[in-house]
Amino acid sequence: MTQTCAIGLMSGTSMDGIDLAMLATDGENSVRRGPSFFVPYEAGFRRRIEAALEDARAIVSRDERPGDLAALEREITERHADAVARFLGEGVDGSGRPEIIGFHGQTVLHRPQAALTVQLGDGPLLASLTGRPVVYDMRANDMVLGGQGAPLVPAYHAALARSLPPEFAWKTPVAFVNIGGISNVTYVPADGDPVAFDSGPGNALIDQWVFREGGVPFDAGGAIASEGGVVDSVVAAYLTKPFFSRSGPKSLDRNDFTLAEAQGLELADGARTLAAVSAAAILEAAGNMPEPPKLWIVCGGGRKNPHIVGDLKTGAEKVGAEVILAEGAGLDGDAMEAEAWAYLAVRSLRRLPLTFPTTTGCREPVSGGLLASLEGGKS
Ligand SMILES: Nc1ncnc2c1ncn2[C@@H]1O[C@H](COP(=O)(O)OP(=O)(O)OP(=O)(O)O)[C@@H](O)[C@H]1O
Ligand SMILES: CC(=O)N[C@H]1[C@@H]2OC[C@@H](O2)[C@@H](O)[C@@H]1O[C@H](C)C(=O)O
Repeated sequence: MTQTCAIGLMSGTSMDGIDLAMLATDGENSVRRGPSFFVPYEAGFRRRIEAALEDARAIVSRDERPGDLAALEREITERHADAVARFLGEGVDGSGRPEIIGFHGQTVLHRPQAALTVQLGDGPLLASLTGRPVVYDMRANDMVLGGQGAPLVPAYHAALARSLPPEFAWKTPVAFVNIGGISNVTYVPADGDPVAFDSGPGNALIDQWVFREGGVPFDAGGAIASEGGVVDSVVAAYLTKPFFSRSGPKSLDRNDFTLAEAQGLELADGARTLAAVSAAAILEAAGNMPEPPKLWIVCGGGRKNPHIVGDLKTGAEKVGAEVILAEGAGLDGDAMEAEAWAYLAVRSLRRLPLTFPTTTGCREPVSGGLLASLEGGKS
């Protein structure tokens, strides 16, 4: 089948910036990964998005843009267009000419129980600013068919798992874990659809904690946590929340978990304890998979926190599983979500399913996404 070259754009729940990646794919198991790029948001813009999450709480119908949301949606879209222009202008090798852009936008509200998910991102505007067709709003159709609207990255994880180097063949089943603001896991069986769900808080609580208590945006290299210790009672308080006793499919809004349980801790103990929560939540997820995975492949910014990864390794070793970073499997743990949005855009063009009953709970495998073409139409 012919390959389509696509750019994927992701602005995730950490609200730290725009990830961009290029790949060529047939939308099935053939994936040729290309270069990637990151454009950080400055602190003031991150705070503006955070404030917008409050404005978004008033939304009852997904086209509403109360408060700052309309202006912010335009600015986010313009920043994505600038990111594409910079990426294409800054020495991208000439191996691919992107024919399509997959645009996630910025989630400001996610209420799966109300079939409501809102991503700020104006697809037609991005198409006109970049001069390229754009697939956007890829979560909505899943919800129309009863799905959670997240996670969407599992279709891409499955394609990657099935093209791992031969030395990983005996390590099936494989699970991917993306430690972003929120973590999500994908279990990839030898055959059949992936099994996936959001697994709990990733970095968002750690970011909020170190910003509130220490004035820094994230715990770089886990340095703050290195000065502290795990407070087991606080870890237990998080893990007894009802979210963990529910089986998948399930998905989270960034604000579903808060710092309430960590209240009163010292800065370093809080950072260390929240890293332990993040790892424990991922290990809990194995209990909701058809079988415990033999190999965990870790992606997302949380893999740069050695406490999260260390706790994960310790817990996995106890059940005979191995934990590696995405790079250990020849993958790129920073670019993976942006790559996924490029991959999903091609699947959307080919009307292939983006989600499955086993990943979001949709009634049947379902495609999705709107296409903003250059003629200004959308379909
Ligand atoms: N050097 C580092 N040390 C520790 N943590 C880091 C480092 N770099 C990034 N992070 C963490 O990773 C986060 C960003 O991760 P990532 O880009 O995967 O999230 P995201 O894509 O926004 O989230 P999501 O997957 O939930 O949409 C940062 O907010 C920070 O907490
Ligand atoms: C609604 C929404 O934006 N959810 C994000 C969020 O960030 C991580 C986790 O929660 C995941 O479900 C999802 O993103 C990933 C990329 C996904 O859809 O696969």
